[in-house]
Amino acid sequence: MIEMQDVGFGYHGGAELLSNMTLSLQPGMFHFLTGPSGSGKTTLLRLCYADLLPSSGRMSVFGQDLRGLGRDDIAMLRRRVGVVHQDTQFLDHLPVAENVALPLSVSGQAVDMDALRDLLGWVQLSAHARARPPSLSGGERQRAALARAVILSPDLVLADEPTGNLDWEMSMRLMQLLIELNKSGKTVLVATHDLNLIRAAKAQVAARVLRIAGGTLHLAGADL
Ligand SMILES: Nc1ncnc2c1ncn2[C@@H]1O[C@H](COP(=O)(O)OP(=O)(O)OP(=O)(O)O)[C@@H](O)[C@H]1O
Repeated sequence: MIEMQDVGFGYHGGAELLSNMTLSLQPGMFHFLTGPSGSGKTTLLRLCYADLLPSSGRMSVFGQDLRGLGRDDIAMLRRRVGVVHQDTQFLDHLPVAENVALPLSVSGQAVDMDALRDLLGWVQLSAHARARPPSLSGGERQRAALARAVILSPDLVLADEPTGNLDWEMSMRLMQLLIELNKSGKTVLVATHDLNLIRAAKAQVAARVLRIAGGTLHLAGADL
């Protein structure tokens, strides 16, 4: 699904922040990406949805080599990836339901109201459908962000520190949804520095843990 062979990346053509990364993201698997703050987790996720392109090495996403992809190809590729950002932005003047449906309207697709209602129910936000985003709690915001990330039925879901500002109960509630997505067949990659979260999730789902250390990627051992 995502293949990296000796991939390196440096911002603005500068020195490589990440080097010699070799990765094969397995379809249908749950993956964690961990590493200290500033190690490059967000950068790696951005490479995975072609928001950044490698400085060196070979990388393919959904079987397509990123070298030589045009703007339209990249747009098509990104539609197959749902992203929950670290700092989720909403349009505060629009209700939560419309914010969640935004990827449909932006891509010119009709909103199936029944499907939207089901999706809001799944993330336990039915009661907040007409509310404005600023009135949501942190956990509710992240669940709305997850709903928006999956409304186009992506094959791959990337979540960047999705539980960063949440208490344990809210974090686990969000993890539960990510695990359900994975059990429904989606490939999931969650970046987090929270090892307790990884341990708790691993009790429920078979997950591969990737770790960034020393500017490159490693497969973490079982001793997390
Ligand atoms: N747009 C950018 N331009 C230049 N440097 C950047 C840019 N974005 C991030 N960096 C730098 O790249 C390094 C890795 O950042 P990144 O956000 O990928 O790390 P992270 O592991 O996700 O950190 P955190 O856990 O704190 O979110 C940091 O030193 C950061 O300052």
